Amino acid sequence: MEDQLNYYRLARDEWQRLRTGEMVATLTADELQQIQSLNDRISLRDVAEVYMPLVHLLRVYLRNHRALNRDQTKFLGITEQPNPFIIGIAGSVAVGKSTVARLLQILLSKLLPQEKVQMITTDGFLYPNAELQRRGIMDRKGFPESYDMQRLINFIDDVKNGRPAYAPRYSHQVYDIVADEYDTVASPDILIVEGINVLQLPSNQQIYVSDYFDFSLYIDAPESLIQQWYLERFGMLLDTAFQDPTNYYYDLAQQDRREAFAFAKQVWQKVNHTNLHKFILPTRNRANLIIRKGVEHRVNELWLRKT
Ligand SMILES: Nc1ncnc2c1ncn2[C@@H]1O[C@H](COP(=O)(O)OP(=O)(O)O)[C@@H](O)[C@H]1O
Ligand SMILES: CC(C)(COP(=O)(O)O)[C@@H](O)C(=O)NCCC(=O)O
Repeated sequence: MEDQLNYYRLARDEWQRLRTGEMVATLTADELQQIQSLNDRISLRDVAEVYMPLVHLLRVYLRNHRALNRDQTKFLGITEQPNPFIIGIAGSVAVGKSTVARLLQILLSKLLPQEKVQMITTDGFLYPNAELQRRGIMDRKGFPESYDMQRLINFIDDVKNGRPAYAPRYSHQVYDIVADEYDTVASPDILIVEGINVLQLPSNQQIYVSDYFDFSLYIDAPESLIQQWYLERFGMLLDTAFQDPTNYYYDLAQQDRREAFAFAKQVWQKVNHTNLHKFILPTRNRANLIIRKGVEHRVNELWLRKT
């Protein structure tokens, strides 16, 4: 293990030794099936060797969070209130944030069956396309100004304070907010908040989304690979759009495939590449844990921030 800046830097084989045999054995065939149906390309080896030790670490933070909450309320002489444990997951567009978020939701629910684990993505807090157009920032989707950050902060504040909260829904297929559809978050014990912007410091708010986090992750990878994953996902979106005129990608799906991919590469370069370097990567060192992936999403290295 190397000491680096404010982090312990662990190679994958050092990290995987931290798992306990008992945890690996507890995943049943059904649960493995649930993970494979989430994404059949997820390596089960990574699940056992990387993500299970991560759940173990999250349990340590959760225990400490609860002990501190108990002691603080005792100090204040007030009744202990539910205080959900909030996990943030940041990283580039298409680096695999939502896949890790959903995987952690399955693993945490399995290993801590008494806990209610919910998950949201901040995509739902993007302004609808009509509003992005009105503001002249349609080509800046995903940049800080394209999100209703105040609404996101209010949402998380509601969750933290035990009020039911409603997250608007974004559809990658429609490429827009879906009107009048919400995900309800009500009294979770653990909430996972995933999005490119969750570690950003907004310029005009007094508090940040990350002020509410009890643990944060940044998923990292070389940009050439992230771009490749973005293009693979684009290919899958094209495949599902082919026969659906309501799909944003329908027209592109009718075109010559090479032209469609040339378009997606341009979007990557103009929008997502710029966003990554200007606004997302600079937030990496705010995370408690940085997970570095390589080819085929294999996790190679983990950086754990010192306490
Ligand atoms: N661990 C993984 N193993 C295999 N494929 C993955 C993994 N993580 C993500 N992917 C794939 O990479 C693409 C981007 O992942 P996604 O979770 O949608 O990223 P994000 O939420 O960061 O935009 C998707 O096509 C997804 O299926
Ligand atoms: C909606 C998003 C900002 C969110 O990113 P995600 O992390 O969900 O992939 C992104 O997928 C996006 O649409 N970016 C704008 C440019 C583009 O069409 O890729």
